[in-house]
Amino acid sequence: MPVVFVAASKLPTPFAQFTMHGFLDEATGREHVVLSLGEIADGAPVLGRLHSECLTGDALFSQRCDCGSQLEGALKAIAREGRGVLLYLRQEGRGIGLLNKIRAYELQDGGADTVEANERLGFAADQRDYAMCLPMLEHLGVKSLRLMTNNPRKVKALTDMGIVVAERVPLHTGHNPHNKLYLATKASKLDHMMGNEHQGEVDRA
Ligand SMILES: Nc1nc2c(ncn2[C@@H]2O[C@H](COP(=O)(O)OP(=O)(O)OP(=O)(O)O)[C@@H](O)[C@H]2O)c(=O)[nH]1
Ligand SMILES: [Zn+2]
Repeated sequence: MPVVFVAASKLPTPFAQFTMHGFLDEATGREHVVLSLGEIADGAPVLGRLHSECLTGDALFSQRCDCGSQLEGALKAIAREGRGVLLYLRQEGRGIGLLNKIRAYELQDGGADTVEANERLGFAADQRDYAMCLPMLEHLGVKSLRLMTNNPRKVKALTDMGIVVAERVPLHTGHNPHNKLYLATKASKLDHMMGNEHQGEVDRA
């Protein structure tokens, strides 16, 4: 089933006035949003981010993860360039949903790491699927991205669907004492690149 464009509006933020594009994924019923800035359909690589929903980090100031800070850092970077896209993907909890993420946090409070907690609940470590990105990027006329991420799975998913990832821009921000183990587990078990790559790195928010 298709992902359909529904409507677009202005979205003023402290960083820039973005255009907000709303999409409905008819297969899952999920409502996804893209924030865009500037001329993005001219064929030149676009600074971009696939941001997976994290209600706790993005809206409730949680320090268990680095999501809120990455969201802010990415929007600020796009605002600085005056051009870019952020796909806000409704795949909370790496695809297991908010309530299961809280169950996973409960297990983590008892000593499990982020991957073990998912597995104990009967889920894969990362259940995300990025297929919805292709119709959204096609709608926007974006064929090539400079992708802000530390996650090689996102680069592979885009490349496999025919989107060019012209550059990976590391996004290291939001480190705090509460998410030390979480970030270490992402590096050791989920292949995230948390090294000392500094070229083109997005400034800490
Ligand atoms: N299941 C589960 N999901 C989590 C946990 N902490 C954060 N998340 C979710 O993980 C997603 C963010 O993924 P991350 O692995 O932190 O980062 P990423 O988006 O893959 O990679 P970057 O592009 O580098 O940020 C969001 O959907 C969060 O809700 C956790 O402990 N358990
Ligand atoms: Zn988070």
